[in-house]
Amino acid sequence: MKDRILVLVRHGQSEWNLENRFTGEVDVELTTHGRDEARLTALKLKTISFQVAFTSALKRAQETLAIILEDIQQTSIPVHQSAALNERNYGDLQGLNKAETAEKYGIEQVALWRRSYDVAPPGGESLKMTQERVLPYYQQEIVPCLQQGQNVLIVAHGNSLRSLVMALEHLSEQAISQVDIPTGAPRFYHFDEHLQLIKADYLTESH
Ligand SMILES: O=C(O)[C@@H](CO)OP(=O)(O)O
Repeated sequence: MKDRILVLVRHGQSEWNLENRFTGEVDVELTTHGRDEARLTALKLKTISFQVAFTSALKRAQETLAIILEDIQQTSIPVHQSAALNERNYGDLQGLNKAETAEKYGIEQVALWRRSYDVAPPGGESLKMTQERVLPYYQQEIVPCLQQGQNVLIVAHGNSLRSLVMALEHLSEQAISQVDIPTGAPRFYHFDEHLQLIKADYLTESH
């Protein structure tokens, strides 16, 4: 049996990333720069043949995926969309400016809301709560594809992907609090036929 590849991609810059606002479940558009980031990502993926792709119910991730599939000429593969892969619900913070929120509540409190494992922002989801919907979806819908030997592309969000990276790489609560998923830099996992992880890395164009 052949090895199989899982690639995780964070959507390109959105309108609210640009404005430095908490976004969460708000369905904002990509910026022009975000679309360029998707094209840059596609350049890094063009040598991989995917059999299936997964994305969230939010258009910034869906459009990023559509641009990538178009550019790598793989638009005919099945695409599954699910709210299970949505960005964490940022609750009462959604729409607020991140810098102003840090001034109001303090940098440490805002850092806990943004990067801790189990501190939920007011009215929203912690990373742990996000993981409790992402991991069952991953196990039920994505792992079977990998088991069948398929190469899988997931385009989702900073925090829904952090929750998955934590599980895939067996990171501690402390370690995941230091992890930020960059845009335009796909995370690449190479599994053997028993789904043992052989290698995890960020892809470069020369890959
Ligand atoms: O606003 C958001 O939804 C996310 C991702 O942009 O922000 P953060 O960097 O706090 O995870």
